[in-house]
Amino acid sequence: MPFAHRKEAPTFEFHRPTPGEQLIHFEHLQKSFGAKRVYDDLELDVRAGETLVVLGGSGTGKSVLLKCLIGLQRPDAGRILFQGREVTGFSEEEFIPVRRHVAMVFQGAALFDSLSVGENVAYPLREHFPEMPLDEVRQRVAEKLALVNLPGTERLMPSDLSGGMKKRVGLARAIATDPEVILWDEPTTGLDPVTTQSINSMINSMKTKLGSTSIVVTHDLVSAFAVGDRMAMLANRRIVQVGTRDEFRRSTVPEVRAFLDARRVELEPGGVS
Ligand SMILES: Nc1ncnc2c1ncn2[C@@H]1O[C@H](COP(=O)(O)OP(=O)(O)OP(=O)(O)O)[C@@H](O)[C@H]1O
Repeated sequence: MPFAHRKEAPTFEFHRPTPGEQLIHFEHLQKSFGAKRVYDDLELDVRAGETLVVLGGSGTGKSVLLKCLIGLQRPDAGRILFQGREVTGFSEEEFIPVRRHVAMVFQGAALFDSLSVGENVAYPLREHFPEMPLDEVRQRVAEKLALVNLPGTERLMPSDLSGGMKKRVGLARAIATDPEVILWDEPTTGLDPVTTQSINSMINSMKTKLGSTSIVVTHDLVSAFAVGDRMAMLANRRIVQVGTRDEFRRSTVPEVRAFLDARRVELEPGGVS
C-alpha cells in the first residue's frame, strides 16, 4: 500500500486542554450543495472532555458537520476554530496534522478490505509517523485492538468480521494516533441491541480511559441518552437547542419535542393505539 511521504508536514499545535474549556467553535456556518441549503447560520461549541451528541433527522447535515471539522467538506461561509485557532481556510496539506488530533469513525467502518485488521489499524500510524519503528507500530496496534476488546485479531481479514467487530476495528484505527477528539458518524446504525450497547460502552470508555472529547452524530435516541453529556439538535438548517440530557427530556423547543416524541412512539410501540 503506497503512502504519500511528506517532507515537512505543516504543524498544528494542539495543547492538552483543561476539561470543560471551549475546544471547538462553529461560528455562523453556512453550507449549501447547489440549491440545497444545509446550514444557514450554525453556531455550536464543543467542550474538552465531553461527549456531545448531535441529533437530527436524515439529511439535516449531521455528517457534513463532522466532515467540515476535518476538512473533508468546506463551509461556504463562517468559521471553525480549534482552541481559538481558525482552521476554516486550511489547505488539504494543513488539515493532515489536524486529522492526527481529530479522528473520525466512519459510518460503515470503511476498512480497507484487502488489508488485514492489523494493517488497517497500523495505516494512520504509517501515514502520520512514517519513521515509527515497526516494533512500536505493532505494539500500538496490539494496544488499540485490546482497548476495543479485540486482542490478537491482527491477522484476520475484514471479511472474517461481523458488523460490530468491523466498527470496533474502525475505532481502533481512528484512535491509533491517540487523537484528542473522536468524531463518531452514526456509530450504532444498523447494529443489534447487544452490539449497540457495546459500542455505547466503547464511546463512554474512550472518555474515561483516554480523556477524549467525542462528537457523536446519530438519530438513535437510546444511544444518544446513553452517551451524551450534552446534546445539540440540528433542524431547519441550524442548531435549535443545546443542553444536558435532562434539559432535552424537558425541552419545549418544537423541533426537539417533535423529534423526541416521534421516537418515543417508535421505542414504545405498545403505547400507540
Ligand atoms: N458531497 C455531497 N454532494 C451533494 N450533496 C451532499 C453531499 N454531501 C451531503 N450532501 C447533502 O447534504 C445534506 C446533509 O447530508 P448529511 O450526510 O450531513 O446528512 P445527515 O444528517 O448525516 O443524514 P443521515 O442521518 O441520513 O446520514 C443531504 O441532503 C445530503 O444529500
